[in-house]
Amino acid sequence: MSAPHAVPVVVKVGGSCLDDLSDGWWDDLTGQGREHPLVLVHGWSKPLRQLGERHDRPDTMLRDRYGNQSRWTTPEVIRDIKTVSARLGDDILDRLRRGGITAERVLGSEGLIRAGAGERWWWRGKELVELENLVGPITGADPAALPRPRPGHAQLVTPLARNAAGQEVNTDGDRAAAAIAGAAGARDLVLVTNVSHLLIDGEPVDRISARDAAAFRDRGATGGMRKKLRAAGEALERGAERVVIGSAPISDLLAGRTGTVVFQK
Ligand SMILES: Nc1ncnc2c1ncn2[C@@H]1O[C@H](COP(=O)(O)OP(=O)(O)O)[C@@H](O)[C@H]1O
Ligand SMILES: CC(=O)N[C@@H](CCC(=O)OP(=O)(O)O)C(=O)O
Repeated sequence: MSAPHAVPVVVKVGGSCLDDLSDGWWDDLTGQGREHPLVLVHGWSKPLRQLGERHDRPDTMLRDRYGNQSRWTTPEVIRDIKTVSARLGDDILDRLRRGGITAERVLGSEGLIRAGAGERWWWRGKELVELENLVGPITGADPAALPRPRPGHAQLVTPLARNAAGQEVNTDGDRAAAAIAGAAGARDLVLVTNVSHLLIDGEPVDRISARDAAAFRDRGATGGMRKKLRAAGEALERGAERVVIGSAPISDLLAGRTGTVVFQK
């Protein structure tokens, strides 16, 4: 059992909102980072779209047979993801260091995140097509790739993975964060996004059990929120005590002042 001060808080920051987080939001994060080890997982959806028209077309996103949304990922897309992530990474590391915490970047595909064999058949709009897609379901995360967690230090993870054939593949950022939270023994996983709450029938939800969240997911959650609810369930199954989804500073989300808490039940 790790000493409490060595238990990391895992925060995934969505590509939807990364550019819009205020200086105050970052100050709050670094305040948390001075008290707890921090693992920050970043997405890239919006910055990648902004890189060029080729990433901003309807067919850039596919769906698998379970209804999970997934980027159509070729070697060129992996290259662009790395370009965008390097830029985001420099900016985030700079913010963390200015906030008084040391930080390093970890590429998930370099020993941290393992992926299984990818699907071959994908829904592209209303068409079912067979595609080579460099995406893999996450099969595990190796905490040895995140050594020596300590307050005052943060690790920034780019959620690419490596499959059994040794290929570098894309994975879902929320589910990668869930796997990392499980592997790191985190109690809290925070999914920061561009909506303040999970909405059910248009109403914000403050608290929901994993069981009810899964039932809602299967009856109607779409797009990004569907993946977040799946990730929340996976994090709780792997030992996290709660997953908070929202758009506020981390301290407010952890204190339950806003956001949606998903808890094990
Ligand atoms: N029931 C729901 N409640 C809240 N948001 C939802 C719901 N269903 C779908 N969404 C969508 O999920 C989005 C967040 O997921 P996503 O776009 O993947 O964000 P991120 O890049 O932060 O991971 C919201 O902007 C919203 O449009
Ligand atoms: C397989 C797959 O689709 N991976 C995602 C990973 C990034 C991510 O999760 O970004 P957001 O936080 O912006 O959603 C993608 O390439 O968009």
